[in-house]
Amino acid sequence: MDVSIIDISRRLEQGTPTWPGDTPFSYSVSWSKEESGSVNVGKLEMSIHTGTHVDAPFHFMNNGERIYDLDLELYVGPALVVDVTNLSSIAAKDLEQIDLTNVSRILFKTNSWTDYTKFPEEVTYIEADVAPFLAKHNIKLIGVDVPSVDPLDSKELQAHHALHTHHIHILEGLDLQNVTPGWYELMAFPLPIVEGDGSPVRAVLRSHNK
Ligand SMILES: Nc1ccccc1C(=O)C[C@H](N)C(=O)O
Ligand SMILES: [Zn+2]
Ligand SMILES: [Zn+2]
Repeated sequence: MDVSIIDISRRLEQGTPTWPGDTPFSYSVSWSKEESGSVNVGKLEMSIHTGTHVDAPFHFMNNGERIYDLDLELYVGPALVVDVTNLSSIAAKDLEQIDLTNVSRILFKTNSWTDYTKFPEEVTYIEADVAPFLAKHNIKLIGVDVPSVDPLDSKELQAHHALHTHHIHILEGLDLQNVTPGWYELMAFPLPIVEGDGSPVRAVLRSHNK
């Protein structure tokens, strides 16, 4: 079988960086094999926005859709990984040279968060004019290798809102360090957390010929 999977998910373990002030990641065995007599049973506590995850519109809008309401088609299918390393922000003008024909999922490799042991101080973010530009090309999902599509100190969340207005969904916290830009098949399904403002995902790429 000639399929190779590239894992583009960040590890979830004690000490995994979390948004400042948000719930730390914790996994523990709440019921050990000795106690239960048969099995180890694990317990998980985490912010939904830790590591590799998708945002649901409810994350930034009280009347927005919850994660369970979103179409799973968004999270599986061809995706283009684009190199935007060395930019402090991504604007529409930075994307004009890219052939976006038939792209419905685009993943930005910014390489601006490469020390996975620490929450970053500053990362490459998405300018508000990117959303209308990508929507013109029928893009439905964007993915970034940083904790947010907006600047980390943003309260207005311009990019989140602009993307939502243009029906573009958001995947955050990818690990694209070892990914060569180009075409892949993406798979990154959210968990069926009915009321969720998002969900952690196991995001992977598989080689794909356009
Ligand atoms: N976890 C947080 C706690 C407080 C304030 C923001 C966040 C976020 O996660 C925002 C980020 N733009 C996100 O969508 O993942
Ligand atoms: Zn998020
Ligand atoms: Zn977000």
